Amino acid sequence: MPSPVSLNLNYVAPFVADHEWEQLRPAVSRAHRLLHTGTGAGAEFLGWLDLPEKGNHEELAHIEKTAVRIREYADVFIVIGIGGSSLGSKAVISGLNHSFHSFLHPKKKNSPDVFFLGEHFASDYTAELLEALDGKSVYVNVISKSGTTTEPAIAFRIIKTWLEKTYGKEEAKKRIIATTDREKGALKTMADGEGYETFVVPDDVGGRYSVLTPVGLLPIAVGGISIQDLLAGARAACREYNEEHLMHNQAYQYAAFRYLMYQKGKQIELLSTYEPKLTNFCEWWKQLFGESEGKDGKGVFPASATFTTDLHSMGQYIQEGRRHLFETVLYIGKSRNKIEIPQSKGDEDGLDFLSGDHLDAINEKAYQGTMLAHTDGSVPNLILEMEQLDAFSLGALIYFFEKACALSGYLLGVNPFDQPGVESYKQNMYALLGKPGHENRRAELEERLNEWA
Ligand SMILES: O=P(O)(O)OC[C@H]1O[C@](O)(CO)[C@@H](O)[C@@H]1O
Repeated sequence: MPSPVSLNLNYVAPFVADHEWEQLRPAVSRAHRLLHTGTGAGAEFLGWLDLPEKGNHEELAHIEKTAVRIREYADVFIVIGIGGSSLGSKAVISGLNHSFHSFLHPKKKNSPDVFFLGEHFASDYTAELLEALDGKSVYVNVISKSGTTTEPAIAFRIIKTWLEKTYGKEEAKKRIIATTDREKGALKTMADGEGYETFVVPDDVGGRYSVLTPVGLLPIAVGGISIQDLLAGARAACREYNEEHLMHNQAYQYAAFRYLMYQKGKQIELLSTYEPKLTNFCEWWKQLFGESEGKDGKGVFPASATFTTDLHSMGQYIQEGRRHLFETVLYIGKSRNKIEIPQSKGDEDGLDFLSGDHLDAINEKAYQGTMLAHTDGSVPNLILEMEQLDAFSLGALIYFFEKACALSGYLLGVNPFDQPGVESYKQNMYALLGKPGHENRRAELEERLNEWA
């Protein structure tokens, strides 16, 4: 099956000359070979590359079996994780599930509500979630590749305490599933000690590339989404975006386009969508590209917008602000539902010219009008089209971006698989919190804070 993702370069022609594509071809081939021979920077994290092809059947069966059990007994499933340990499943679940799942009548739900925790230190969010759990049957998946990330670790301590108080220690253990490293980290030690059911984050897959491992697949399956379809889409993409030649590989064309834009001073990429269900997908994409490329003083800054909503807040800037933007539009051909604009007697609102039209058709005109306007305003628009939003298409889109991102990182000359810069805030935070071993830094930071107070 071909990939359902299609790259439309028609509208970027005014911004990139044919010879620019051609001149980039050898660099793309070089980057492709670094990736496929495992000789580039960070090659120890290439496990995602053929993951959809390899397919670990035993593991998938385990995920599906666990998901069936949780779906049968849980009202609420809490995913505890941050970054790559939560963004992927959140993107897919909110992309494919009912937008108002929590408010559906219980008889209409075929899966628990999935809530996320451990993505920040916000007290009110945490307290309100705990309040919402009252009287519900709750299961928890705590996910951390390192097993030591502070946000999810604290969230887990809070939820574990709640579970033990609510169900007793033994029953709580049966409601906790840990997804972490095969052998190391505090979470692994705790899971072994308590006897939690566990899933493994492969050593050779970094957090932001892990959505198609148990990290993403268990929450997605609990959310009632076919992980087989998701993986089938990723497999189709894996086969399709395997060509070395730039002109035969749309994932590479996307990466090359970003590179050319960056060279021309377009330092910000706006991933826009006309489908609010994809807002969280954009968040996943931001981590993928931001953490992969933003280093060594380089990198396109990944931003996102949901249209037409954000045209009424950011539209002015996009149209006429500083010209350092290019845009990648995620465009979905048709929605699952058709909504017709009703007739209205008297036409007081002047909208009768739209009576009988469908919202999808109006959304399409909004997209076309915006794309032309932004292009006129020197914001090049590259379009990624998908016929429909389903698990197969989303699986393909995930892989499309993963492949493009890795290649893009090599084109830029960075290691697309590490994230050393994230440590800076963590070290400061540990020091300020008084974590043992950070005493000297604490004194120094507190002095600076006092100077600035
Ligand atoms: O799964 P972990 O190890 O808790 O990490 C969560 C996230 O934190 C980071 O390591 C950054 O600190 C990301 O790369 C990662 O996705």
